[in-house]
Amino acid sequence: MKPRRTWRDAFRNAWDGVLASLKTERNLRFHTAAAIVVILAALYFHLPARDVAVLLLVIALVITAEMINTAIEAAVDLAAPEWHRLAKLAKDAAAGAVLVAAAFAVFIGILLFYEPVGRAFGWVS
Ligand SMILES: Nc1ncnc2c1ncn2[C@@H]1O[C@H](COP(=O)(O)OP(=O)(O)OP(=O)(O)O)[C@@H](O)[C@H]1O
Repeated sequence: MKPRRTWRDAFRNAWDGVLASLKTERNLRFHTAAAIVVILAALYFHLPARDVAVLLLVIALVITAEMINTAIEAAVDLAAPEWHRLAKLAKDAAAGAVLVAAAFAVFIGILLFYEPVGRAFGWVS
């Protein structure tokens, strides 16, 4: 019989997943670094709390999409190590989800930073 898993075991496995994804996925490291820069910039330009909340939400969306992409890549490599049309579809769609989330994140970032950055540099009065 499988030993009973505690909340602590489940949390440790999930945390191991975060660390393993960060270790193996360069794109995830890039997105995490970009997220830290964006949060620091939001604090520096004194963005209102609601805008910071929106930024945190889109950051969570991109990082979550990136980690699901990692999980799908691993599962596909395990199930279909040879070339397969469906393996290609699964990996391309997972990568596409990251692309869509990242593109919207950039767009939202421009909308939220345009005014405070413009005021700081004098092109918005
Ligand atoms: N088993 C497969 N069958 C068909 N096509 C595949 C297969 N494995 C990979 N591909 C194709 O190669 C592309 C890159 O796959 P790979 O596993 O190398 O991802 P990756 O370079 O690690 O991606 P990412 O940059 O998102 O981490 C996939 O998007 C897919 O088009």
